[in-house]
Amino acid sequence: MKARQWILVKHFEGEPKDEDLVLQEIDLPDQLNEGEVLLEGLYWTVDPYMRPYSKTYNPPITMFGEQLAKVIKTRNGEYPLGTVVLSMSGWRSHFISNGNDLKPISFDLGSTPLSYCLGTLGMPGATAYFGLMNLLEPKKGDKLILNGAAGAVGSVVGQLAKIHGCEVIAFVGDDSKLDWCKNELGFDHVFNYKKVDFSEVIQKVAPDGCELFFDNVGGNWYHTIINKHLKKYGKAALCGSIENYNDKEVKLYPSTNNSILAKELRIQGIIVNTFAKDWPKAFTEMNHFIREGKLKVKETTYEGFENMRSAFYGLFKGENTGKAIIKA
Ligand SMILES: NC(=O)C1=CN([C@@H]2O[C@H](COP(=O)(O)OP(=O)(O)OC[C@H]3O[C@@H](n4cnc5c(N)ncnc54)[C@H](OP(=O)(O)O)[C@@H]3O)[C@@H](O)[C@H]2O)C=CC1
Ligand SMILES: CCCCCC(=O)/C=C/[C@@H]1[C@@H](C/C=C\CCCC(=O)O)[C@@H](O)C[C@H]1O
Repeated sequence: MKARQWILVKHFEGEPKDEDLVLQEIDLPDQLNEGEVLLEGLYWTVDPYMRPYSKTYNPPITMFGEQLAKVIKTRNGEYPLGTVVLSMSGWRSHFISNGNDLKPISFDLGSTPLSYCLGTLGMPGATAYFGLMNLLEPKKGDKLILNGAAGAVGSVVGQLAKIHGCEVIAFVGDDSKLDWCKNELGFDHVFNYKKVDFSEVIQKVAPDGCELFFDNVGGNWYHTIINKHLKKYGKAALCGSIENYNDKEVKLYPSTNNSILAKELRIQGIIVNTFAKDWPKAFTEMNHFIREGKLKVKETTYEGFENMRSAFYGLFKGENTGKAIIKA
């Protein structure tokens, strides 16, 4: 049978470009060996980490990433026809596996949509949960600064912070995202950072400073907020620096170190995989919140495997509200 796959043909330089990723058609064997299964992709994810992480590979490679796939042919008793699994099998429409790289869904999804397993109930949701709960340890009344607030991670961070009684000061780059975060997600103060000076508005709504900062964007945000807006003993979770993923040069901002020292801040990075054994517990809890209507989920869905590349580009242009998902 014919399968399609996206090949990273060379390293990205600056913004990802069309010539970096090309769609290829290949033939898969008609017969499976004993123990093998043939899978068909149902949903794929594009995530910002793919841009910087691609530097660790030697192209040409099949672009890496997770997908939700269904068994459509099997010679493996553990994976009957129709089984749905998660797999880090890359940007492939179909693939053959011996089962070792397949993961069943690790919690009771119930009637919650399957695609959420790549978003709120998947890697980005786990990042939000553990970054907030384990690194920032929110307390009632804490003021939390959050950027990338309408993204896959940020939208969950803000909602969990509200559930735990925080005052959320959120930043997005588009007015329809602002409307969603303010009126549907209930964040306390939401600003379009393209229209205001983020530091000025934080100063206005929190003149005495803030206890917590969840940083999805990095760059100038990180330095300004640590220097000017975190209170003494404040805490920052460094989750991502999407502002810098397409940069060709690394910038250094030495003055930030003095603020960290003088205010005795606790600044910690997160790699969500560190918490892997606890993901199912977090997903079960968040799935309850979803069913109770306390945790809202939005997806920006791109139809068709052939649109993976444009979905990926969209991440760096703020195209998605909530999780960017590609549907077969
Ligand atoms: N540490 C870890 O283990 C993990 C880290 N991450 C990181 O978390 C961050 C968010 O990921 P995720 O929510 O999945 O991504 P999303 O693409 O869903 O959301 C990110 C949002 O960031 C905003 N953004 C993009 N570029 C800029 C910029 N230059 N300045 C300000 N905002 C920008 C965009 O929205 P807008 O329109 O508002 O600008 C975009 O939608 C990323 O940095 C990612 O790398 C994600 C998963 C795991
Ligand atoms: C490479 C920059 C990562 C930026 C933050 C981010 O989005 C992380 C996402 C992780 C991703 C980690 C990828 C590389 C980190 C390498 C650090 C290490 O462990 O040595 C991947 O694991 C999926 C997301 O959890």
